[in-house]
Amino acid sequence: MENFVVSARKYRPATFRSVVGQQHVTTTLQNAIQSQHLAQAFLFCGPRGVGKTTCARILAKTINCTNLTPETEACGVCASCVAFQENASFNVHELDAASNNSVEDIRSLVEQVRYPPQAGSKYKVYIIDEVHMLSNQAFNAFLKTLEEPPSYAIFILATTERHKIIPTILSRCQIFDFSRIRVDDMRQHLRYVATQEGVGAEDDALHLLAQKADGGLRDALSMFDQMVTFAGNNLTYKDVVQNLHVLDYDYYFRLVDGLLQENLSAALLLLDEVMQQGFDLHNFVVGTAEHLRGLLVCKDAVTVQLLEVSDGIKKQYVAQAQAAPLAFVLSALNLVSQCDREFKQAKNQRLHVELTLMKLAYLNGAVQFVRDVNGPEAAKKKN
Ligand SMILES: Nc1ncnc2c1ncn2[C@@H]1O[C@H](COP(=O)(O)OP(=O)(O)OP(=O)(O)O)[C@@H](O)[C@H]1O
Ligand SMILES: [Zn+2]
Repeated sequence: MENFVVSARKYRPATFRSVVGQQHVTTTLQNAIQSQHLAQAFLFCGPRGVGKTTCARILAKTINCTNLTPETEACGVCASCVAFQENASFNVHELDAASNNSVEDIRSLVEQVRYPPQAGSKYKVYIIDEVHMLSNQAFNAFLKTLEEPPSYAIFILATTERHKIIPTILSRCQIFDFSRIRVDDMRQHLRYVATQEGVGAEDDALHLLAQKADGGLRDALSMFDQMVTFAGNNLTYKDVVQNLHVLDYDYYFRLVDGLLQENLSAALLLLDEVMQQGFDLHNFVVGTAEHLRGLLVCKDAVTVQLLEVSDGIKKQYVAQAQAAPLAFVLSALNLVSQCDREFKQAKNQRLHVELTLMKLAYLNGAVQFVRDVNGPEAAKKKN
């Protein structure tokens, strides 16, 4: 049997073009290579698993490639590219500062910098991951090198915590901010991986995975692997709901339907059903807030694009948003946010949520009522 390679590693992009959702970074880097205006130090900032290390490696490979393609990509076949792909290049050094953060670690790297690249190569590239983890001493040892690097040395620093990088480093680097990956881009990438792996998957299943990954593509791919182990080569939306332990949208739609009809008992029974399934109560509160936010953005033809769900579910949102008065959605969001804030302190958390549902169930009527009392007539009287 073949060794199983996790998808996040197997599908690490090898070219700028195949990096998902970071065009602002890849295009700028390619232009710099093309016009030979390469900075000597880069700082890649951004959340976990969005392609910082990946882009650092592609940059390292591309600037040493002896046969660049017209699209400014590494050729993948020259001696330098081959050495790089086999992890045998002497011109690229990687240091993970999360596990190697001592002065000695950085000293041995700095030592290296004095020796020019091997014949035939232009650059020596130093990639330092999680650079904010370097000890103070290590940072200082490194700073000297960064101030006066030999012309062949390129430094690529990566961090998830830009605020921890001292100004002296920041000012010496060209800074790139990596974005969270959009749900839709992620879904498309998951579809690509699924096809490559011979896995059939419902669109909604991939959509939900992408949503749960919260902007990180590595997480999305890990979850995908986990799902396939669990469900086999045919991934349904139900599988994902069950395995990730998320609550189906349907519950939230039913909840709001009930609340709009002032059907308190329906709302309370639904809460009971959710709890019977062993679903976390606080997640339910957060999920309700997200659902209401979904309705809010669907109130407007422009903001509706902020809703990152599949087309089928979007239709459901738009329909429910039309049925729910804006004042109801806003007040409900306030109440649910308050419920969320006070959740940890509540002695009886179920009661706390039930109480919120009661307030919500009478909100629609109350909103009308409040509007009557404080309407234009009431305002006139005050004056
Ligand atoms: N933008 C992206 N396009 C395509 N694949 C990606 C992207 N971002 C992450 N991945 C996938 O996730 C894996 C990990 O990505 P990478 O190591 O580049 O992330 P990172 O931003 O450096 O994360 P960390 O800060 O945790 O080191 C890659 O091997 C790749 O499979
Ligand atoms: Zn090459």
